[in-house]
Amino acid sequence: MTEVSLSKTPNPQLLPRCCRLGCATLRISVLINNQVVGVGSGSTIVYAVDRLAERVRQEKLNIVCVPTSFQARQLILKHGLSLSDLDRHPELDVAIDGADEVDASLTLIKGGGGCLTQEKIVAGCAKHFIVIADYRKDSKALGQQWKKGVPVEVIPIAYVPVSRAIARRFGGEAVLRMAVSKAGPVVTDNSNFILDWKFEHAQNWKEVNTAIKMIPGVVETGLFVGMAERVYFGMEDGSVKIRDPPVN
Ligand SMILES: O=C(CO)[C@H](O)[C@H](O)COP(=O)(O)O
Repeated sequence: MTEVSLSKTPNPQLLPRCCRLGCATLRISVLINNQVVGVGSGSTIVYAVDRLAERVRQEKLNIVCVPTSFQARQLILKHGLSLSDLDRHPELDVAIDGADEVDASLTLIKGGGGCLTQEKIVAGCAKHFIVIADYRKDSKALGQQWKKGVPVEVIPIAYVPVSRAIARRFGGEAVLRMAVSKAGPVVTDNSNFILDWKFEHAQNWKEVNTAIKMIPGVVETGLFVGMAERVYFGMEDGSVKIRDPPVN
């Protein structure tokens, strides 16, 4: 398996900035060469790509990167990494991404940054899906830490019926995500809308994910069930905690 490891940051001066950004100690070391790497989205992944680019430069590694969003694409280009796509590289060796919340079984909520659909596609094409997150994302059960709900990407004309169907069938409320520096809703990289489903209680996330996806107009959900192979949590004290899926 591709080996991915995180260690304490060797530079204490980096710590306050990392803390502010919610990535207290994250420092990724990806021991890979001649591999196709899926690059996730969000603020945490920036640290991983910084490190990856450093390794590529120093060790002259041959890495091809597949982005999960416009942001990831820009990140890859900014670091001078080799950019590809799923047309040319439909099979990835590893995908690395952040998460909004991780429960005890490694079920994830993703999509706080609105990139859930491409993130799930890229992760699904990877032999290994690795998540990096800070300690605040670590949770026993979904909803304990992340209070903004499960993102659901929808075709714009369907957002009202989908919202009603989710609330009727699973409880809670599915709210259209509004943009901050633009009038109107957030529009995803795929030109869709996002509903944030504020659920009321823990559910069978595998079943719920499948059921929501069956509602006409739903593109994808931010529930990543049975996908993550390992999660690295950067802890407040600078250590790194690793979680693997429970053995059934
Ligand atoms: O799913 C995502 C974007 O759609 C991100 O991976 C998730 O929101 C975590 O972001 P951050 O690292 O900024 O906390």
